[in-house]
Amino acid sequence: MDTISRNLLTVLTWPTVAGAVVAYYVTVAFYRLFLHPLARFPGPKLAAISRWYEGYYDVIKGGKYTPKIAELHKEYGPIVRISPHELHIMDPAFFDKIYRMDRRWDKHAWTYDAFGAKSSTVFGLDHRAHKARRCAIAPFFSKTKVATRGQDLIRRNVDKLSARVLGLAETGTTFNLGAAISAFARDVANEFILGKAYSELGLDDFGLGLSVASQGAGVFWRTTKFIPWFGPLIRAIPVSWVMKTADEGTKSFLRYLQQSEQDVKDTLAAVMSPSADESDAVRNTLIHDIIQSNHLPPADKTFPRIREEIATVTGAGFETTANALRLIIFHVFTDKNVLSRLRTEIASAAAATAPSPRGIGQIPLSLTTLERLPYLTAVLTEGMRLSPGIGTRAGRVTDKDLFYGDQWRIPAHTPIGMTTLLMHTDEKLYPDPMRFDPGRWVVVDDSDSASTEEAARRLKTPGADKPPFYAPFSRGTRMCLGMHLAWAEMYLLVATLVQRFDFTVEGATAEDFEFEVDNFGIGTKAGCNLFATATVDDIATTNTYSRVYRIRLDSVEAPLAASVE
Ligand code: HEM
Repeated sequence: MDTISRNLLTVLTWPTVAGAVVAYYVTVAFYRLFLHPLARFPGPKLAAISRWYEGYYDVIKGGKYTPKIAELHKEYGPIVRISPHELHIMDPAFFDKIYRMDRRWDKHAWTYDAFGAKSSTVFGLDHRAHKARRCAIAPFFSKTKVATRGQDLIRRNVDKLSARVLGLAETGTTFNLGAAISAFARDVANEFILGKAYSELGLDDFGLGLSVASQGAGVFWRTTKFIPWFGPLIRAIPVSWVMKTADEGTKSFLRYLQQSEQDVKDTLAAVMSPSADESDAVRNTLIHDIIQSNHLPPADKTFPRIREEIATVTGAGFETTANALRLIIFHVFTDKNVLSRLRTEIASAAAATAPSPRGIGQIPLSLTTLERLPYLTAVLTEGMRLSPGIGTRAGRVTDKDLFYGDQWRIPAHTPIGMTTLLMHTDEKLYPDPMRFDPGRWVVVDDSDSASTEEAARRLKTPGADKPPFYAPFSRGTRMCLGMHLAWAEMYLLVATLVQRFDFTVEGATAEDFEFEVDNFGIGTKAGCNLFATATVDDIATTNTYSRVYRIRLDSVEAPLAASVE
């Protein structure tokens, strides 16, 4: 051992090492509190010093930072420093300043990298790479594609679910309608994107294990945010090991992942084959569009990238849609007033569409017809207000300074975000915010049916006519690509269940379907469950159109003006 090493060892005693560590953290804390570019922004000192402030609510308390952020805004005002590096805003007037089409908007690595899918459209950070990826797949999700191929496919799955419910109604069995809804959302997304029917609606338990496992992924995401090696470590465990010890749910989840991976491989091989089979089965897949796209570099057309893309795009359509549907169906079938208004409206549309000796409940209504029904539109709109897909803040980073009012200059490259769920449940914007009240969106009007249809169309068409503080699919460059598909699923399923069945919900309350935990998506107490007993309803005699409902755009805009002042 030379002299330098010997001297080093005498200096490196435990007390000096501990002292150096303490000095380092004290310096970091001092810098973050007093010298950091965000030092003057309001917020708790502990949050300014360490990410573990958030970690306490997310990891220890289990996904509770979103409600904590709401409390922080009550204490510190509309702009809060929620971590050493990040700001959160709670002001509806600012939503369109962050979630917009112009200028550069990267996603915030802290929120999205933990998914370990950096090359996907959904979770990729880089603005430019995302733009190319989105351009490649956006036409696949267009309104026209959904209205044609999508509608037939959704209708088939609605009929499958209906047939299952009918069988259970005949035996008076209480069953998990919530799991059936998850299976429906998965079957539709998989078939639409991969062209393959996984038919989970045909399984005895509607693939409940898979639903539970996919909701459980929230805990991996939260933990990986704070312990970055956690997710990669779990993913590195060989599937064969996990299969030996896992519960049935996890096993079926893994089997699904393996099957889906194989299907991606097979489809990719079919698309790439020199004797390219241009049959519908191949052309109607997202993989076909990715390979054919002129927007993408070759690196984006490899199997690992495409596998990641398909897994995340299909996954984006599972529990988002299912959560909203469970909440809506719970409220529709536990509130007689909502149910009877819906029945009246749907029965009337059915009678006008196809007068038939069959019961009105048997007449399938087209998507176009359903989209014109204002009360149904209001019910779905209200459902997505309370279940807007994402339970966390959607963090963004831009390359230029932003300004919040006159007082706050937000330096370029500062991660900044808003939480749609908090905006949707802000009592200044939506009085009595947790009440499911489709009446927020409609007024009763006995005279004016033409303007009623026009108003329904405007309410659900993305664009300037939407109330600015309503954004279940987000806005701007990263707005949901599956929104037309999601709307179509909701219209067709809710209308059919209302036309055909009555459900008695067992042992659940409205709260069970509201936000409980931030899983990135919305984690609820009910999870995938909604137990119910079904009876067949014959609404053939109720085809009187007693009232016309008009969308209430005027009145929903009023509170915003008040809040912005
Ligand atoms: C009620 C149902 C749904 C809701 C509320 C919803 C909501 C959202 C939201 C809020 C985002 C933005 C996420 C972010 O900023 O990080 C998003 C993105 C996305 N959603 Fe949906 N979603 C729904 C259904 C679907 C469906 C059915 C699909 C497709 C099968 C889908 C595919 C996507 C994709 C691909 C993105 C990423 C878009 C991009 O980054 O360019 N979503 N969704």
